[in-house]
Amino acid sequence: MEGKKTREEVEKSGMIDTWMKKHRMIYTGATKHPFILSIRDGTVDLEAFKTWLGQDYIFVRAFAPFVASVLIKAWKESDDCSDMEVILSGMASLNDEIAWFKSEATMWGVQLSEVVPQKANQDYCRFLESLMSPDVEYTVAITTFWAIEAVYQASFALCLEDGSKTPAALRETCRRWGNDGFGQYCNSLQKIANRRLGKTPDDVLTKAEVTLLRVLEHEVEFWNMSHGAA
Ligand SMILES: Cc1ncc(CNC=O)c(N)n1
Repeated sequence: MEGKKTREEVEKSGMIDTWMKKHRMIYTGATKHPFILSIRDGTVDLEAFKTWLGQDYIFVRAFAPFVASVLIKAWKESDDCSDMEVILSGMASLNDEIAWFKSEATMWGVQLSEVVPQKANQDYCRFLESLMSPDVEYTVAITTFWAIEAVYQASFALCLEDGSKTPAALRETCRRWGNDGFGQYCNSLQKIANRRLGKTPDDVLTKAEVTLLRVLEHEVEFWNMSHGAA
């Protein structure tokens, strides 16, 4: 018999693990999307990859101010000053990442200034913007931040596993989010989220869970832009 876990039991194992088990299907939909599986098995359509590259550059430009808003919340609301340092390290890598997108785009002949954001991208960026409001609790924001990073980490790590047939030209892209350092950074974010979720009131806990599910849905729609339902 598997009864409902008490609040105390959940706090010991971590709320994120509990939610990942509960929402396994949608998490798998976001991390093992057909687009990612096509990179992994080497059948990826390079036009689809270029579409993803241009759209993700626009996303990352909106993601940076979102991370800045999480940093502000950590500074104001966090009970642990090391949170800020983890978030700041994430912001620093975004600086690198934007430069990488530019050089990668040049390599693939993608004109970034001419990329028009598609609907799924606009919707995702608007969602991020809504979370930048000071009314959104730090706990909700840090959980969202973790989820966004964790989806990319899990997705691209899959393309680097033994037996994957990821084309050589795409391996560097996969390493950007699939490398161990990025994995450790995601673990640090997950620890912060778990710590906060473990001592948050039930109404904020519900908000964080709903927002996490929205992230997973947006990620699926984002992959869909390049592959399939576009
Ligand atoms: C759509 C999407 N989700 C998550 C990430 C990963 N975070 C920063 O790079 C990303 N680049 N794009």
